[in-house]
Amino acid sequence: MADLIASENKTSDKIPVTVLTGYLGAGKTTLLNRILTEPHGQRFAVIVNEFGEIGIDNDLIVDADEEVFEMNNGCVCCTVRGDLIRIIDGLLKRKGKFDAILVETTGLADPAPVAQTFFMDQDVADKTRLDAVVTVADAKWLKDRLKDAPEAKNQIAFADVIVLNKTDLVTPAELREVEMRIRALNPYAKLHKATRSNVAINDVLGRNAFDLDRILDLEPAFLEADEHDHDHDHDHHHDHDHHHHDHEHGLKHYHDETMQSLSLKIDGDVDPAKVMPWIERIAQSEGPNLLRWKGILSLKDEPRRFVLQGVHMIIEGDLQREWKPGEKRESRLVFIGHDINREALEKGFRDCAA
Ligand SMILES: Nc1nc2c(ncn2[C@@H]2O[C@H](COP(=O)(O)OP(=O)(O)OP(=O)(O)O)[C@@H](O)[C@H]2O)c(=O)[nH]1
Repeated sequence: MADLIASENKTSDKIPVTVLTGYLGAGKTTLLNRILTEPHGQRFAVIVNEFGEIGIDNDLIVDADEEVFEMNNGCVCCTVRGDLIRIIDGLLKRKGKFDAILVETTGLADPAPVAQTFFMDQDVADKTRLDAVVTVADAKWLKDRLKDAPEAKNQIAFADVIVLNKTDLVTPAELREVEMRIRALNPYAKLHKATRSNVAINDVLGRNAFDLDRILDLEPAFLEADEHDHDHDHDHHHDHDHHHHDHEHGLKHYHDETMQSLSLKIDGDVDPAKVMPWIERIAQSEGPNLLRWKGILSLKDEPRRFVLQGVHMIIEGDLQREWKPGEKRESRLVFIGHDINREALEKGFRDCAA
């Protein structure tokens, strides 16, 4: 009995980890920012996966007190154990400064290898506990991604909690349909409908919901080390030739071979009278191919940074914080998608320079 109590205490001493996943543009960062700005009284360490070649994502996470650590981009299933373990090891050495860890993965990540880290690495497993895999699902686009993006399917199947987001963009009938599809893949997860990821913080954190038995049903080899080797070129993010590699799991770990990314940068201002109509135009012409795009623009004569967000042809933009004194004013855009029209986008953006 004493032993049992001791070991229970030990479990509760472990730092809870929440893994936030969900396909490109689903609303993960929106959820993360919501969590970080709520008066929860907790201190979080936040680990994020970079999007594209230039660090736009990190810039878009609210300036909270939390520290944000970046994982390198690349094949998540390969870099995760190295990168994630390295960051968490570093964090654990400074234990006491935070209460929980939040990991936001890229939209293209398969959650299995991320979750595996918390069981496979002894140090990490001793000191942390995977509280839940929280998957944000895009009510508007998920249906399409379940057809063409196996990552999206795995993210749903793996979830302990699903935030069915962007309910404002669909009709009640479409919402029912996407919910049915989610349920067919994962009848177990708690599902919360949301707009702007507006779920109660207690619905996503402190759930104690990760269920190893269920995951072992799904992936019998989840706890077996898989020293797979496949040749990725980590210098070229989404653009490189990925092999579909089928680890010894029930779920295929898959990389989309045709996924591309393009990063553009102008050293300085863009002309709002040119760039705004151009953005509208490419939303229409390139939108179908653009799974995700975002940018931070330095508009001429504007003291604030203009932040652009796109998912296919749906775009949003707003002026956010001011450029800081000494901060280099530059304009950046990142695109992820299929058949990206590189030359046209490069030229079009260049022509918007002020
Ligand atoms: N209409 C609508 N837009 C939303 C909602 N939630 C998020 N968005 C917008 O969708 C876009 C993507 O949201 P993010 O939170 O950045 O999505 P993400 O999953 O972090 O995207 P990645 O960077 O691809 O990982 C942004 O423009 C958001 O403002 C929603 O409920 N309704």
